[in-house]
Amino acid sequence: MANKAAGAFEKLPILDVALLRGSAKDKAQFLHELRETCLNVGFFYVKNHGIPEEVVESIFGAGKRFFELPADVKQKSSVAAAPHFVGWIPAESEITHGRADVRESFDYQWKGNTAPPIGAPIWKNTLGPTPFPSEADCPGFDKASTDWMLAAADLGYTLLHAIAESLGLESNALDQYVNDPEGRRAWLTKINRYPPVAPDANNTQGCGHHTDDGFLTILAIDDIPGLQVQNMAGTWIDVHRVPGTFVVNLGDYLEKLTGGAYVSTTHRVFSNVGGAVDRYSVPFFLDPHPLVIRNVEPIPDSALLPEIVAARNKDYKSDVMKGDQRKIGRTHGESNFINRLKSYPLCGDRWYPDLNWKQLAVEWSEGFTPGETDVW
Ligand SMILES: O=C(O)CCC(=O)C(=O)O
Ligand SMILES: [Fe+2]
Repeated sequence: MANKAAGAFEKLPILDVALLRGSAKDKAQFLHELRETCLNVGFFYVKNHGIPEEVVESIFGAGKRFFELPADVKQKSSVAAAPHFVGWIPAESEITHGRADVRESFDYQWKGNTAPPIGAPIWKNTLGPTPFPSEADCPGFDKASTDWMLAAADLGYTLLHAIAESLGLESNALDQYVNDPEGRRAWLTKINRYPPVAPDANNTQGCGHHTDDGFLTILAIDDIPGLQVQNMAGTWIDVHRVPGTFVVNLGDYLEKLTGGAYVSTTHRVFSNVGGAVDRYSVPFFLDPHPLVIRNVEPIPDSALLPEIVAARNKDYKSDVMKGDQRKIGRTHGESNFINRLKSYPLCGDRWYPDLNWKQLAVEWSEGFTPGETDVW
């Protein structure tokens, strides 16, 4: 059982990635801190992460320049332009819990991702080419987006390897869940702009409460408040930018593989009510490849450190429904397709007008019956 007091955290720990590159003693210290953090918090800052400040500034700058373009130019990169649920997502067209998120985003994948061959199962379309803006329309976007994606993926693998070791596994033990056997990459970056909303606005949901449905997320934020994390006692904690760091959080597959020992922490973004300035954030998601089994079996006790085994199946408070959602789809590819169809209606209506996500959820899941109120 994890330490209850530690689970009721009030601020996020800062982990120093430089320790991983240091002596054996330094590395052991890092792994110890990482283990405690993943058991009790699931959300942390990393410093000395090795990603140059210019790379971070450039992706924020590229995102801002893109969002400032006229709507008809952004429209060329619309999420409706390709069947892969990526590209420009206009404000209030992404849905969480049946409600529009008051944010505008540009979602993109690894540039090497190709479209699945004709006749391939439909869920393979969750990976594919992104409709990027042209160099003429948005100078520098191509370089900034590539540099950020590659740097964030590199850090993502460094942390994934450290997480494996913190569990008592070989450093590459989790790679099998992340490296797509078909050579595509389940890497996703979202550039988000959260406009301020009027104090009397009836929707202040910047991004509804959720857990990230992957392995881990590396999140660059700016100085505008909004991000909140729910601790294990159910209390919402504000997360602020610490210069020179990223925020990192664990996703659902780490929670499942560790039998609940490591926590996929609930979080949300509040709109900047009555503010004057947009909030920007850039998360990078290291996700499972599409063939990974949705209800993946936890790693056997015998392979894990005793303190991980002892912390399994812990009970903690979260506003996220922990039941049926996790049963949807037999594989990550199927569940991801269903989730995208639900959350990105602009793409769904254009490319999959005959598909209904609730129907697919029933067809592709064992023992799942969605109720009228199932709008996660
Ligand atoms: O904007 C943020 O700070 C977090 C966004 C987020 O949690 C997400 O897109 O999954
Ligand atoms: Fe998130």
